[in-house]
Amino acid sequence: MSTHLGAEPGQIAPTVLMPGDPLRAQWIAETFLDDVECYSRVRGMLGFTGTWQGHRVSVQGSGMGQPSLAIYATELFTSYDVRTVVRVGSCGALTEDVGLRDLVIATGACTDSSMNRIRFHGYDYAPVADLDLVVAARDAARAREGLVVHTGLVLSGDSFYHPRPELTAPMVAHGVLAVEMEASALYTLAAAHGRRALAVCTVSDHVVTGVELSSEDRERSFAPMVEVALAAAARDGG
Ligand SMILES: O=P(O)(O)O[C@H]1O[C@H](CO)[C@@H](O)[C@H]1O
Ligand SMILES: O=c1cc[nH]c(=O)[nH]1
Repeated sequence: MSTHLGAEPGQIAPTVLMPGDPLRAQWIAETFLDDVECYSRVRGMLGFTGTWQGHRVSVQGSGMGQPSLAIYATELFTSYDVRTVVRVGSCGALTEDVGLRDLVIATGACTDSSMNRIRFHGYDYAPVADLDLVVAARDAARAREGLVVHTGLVLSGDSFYHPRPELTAPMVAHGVLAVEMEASALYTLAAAHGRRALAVCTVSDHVVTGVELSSEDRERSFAPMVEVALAAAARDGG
């Protein structure tokens, strides 16, 4: 067991899908995996291992925000030798080209967080996804009829309720598609530990128009995203 995960060595697969919501993790495990075992309930941050089309896969909740994700990702990499993490999240669209339920494959993640400034002594590091995972996810998404997919930058913000939302305007002007809260830390930690990571997010709300999905939809309705993530992770050797 690690400090925040109740798994024994070997109980977590080398490939992990990581939603922020632990109940989305449970829904993913129960809906998409066979032979499912729950390996951790510590703090209610559920983790499961099962198989998908013969590939052993785990699903681990990260909680919300980079500090929480960093705890779980670090323990997955250092205590359980996890090789690949694919975040399966929700995000808010920042541009009118991006619609509700579209898929955003995050090639890189900007941030307003101080986590990387501290790690890199004030230098601006560029947290990016694993290229093979990006290509595999984009191919899997394009093969799905009716799924609109965008590939580009996200903003991993520290504030869901931002006190100064106008500050995201320069990000949008430089091509950032959507806002979420974890990808930047995930990409940085994967690089630090020599592992592979990707974030795919479903648009759950639109920051410009104000339309949004319910919390139940955010927990249990992102099947296309999960199937794209599983296909990408499996093609990539998971
Ligand atoms: O739906 P998840 O994966 O939690 O992701 C998004 O939703 C949460 C905010 O509602 C943040 O964690 C954000 O990144
Ligand atoms: O961080 C997030 C996630 C979903 N939607 C948002 O607006 N922000």
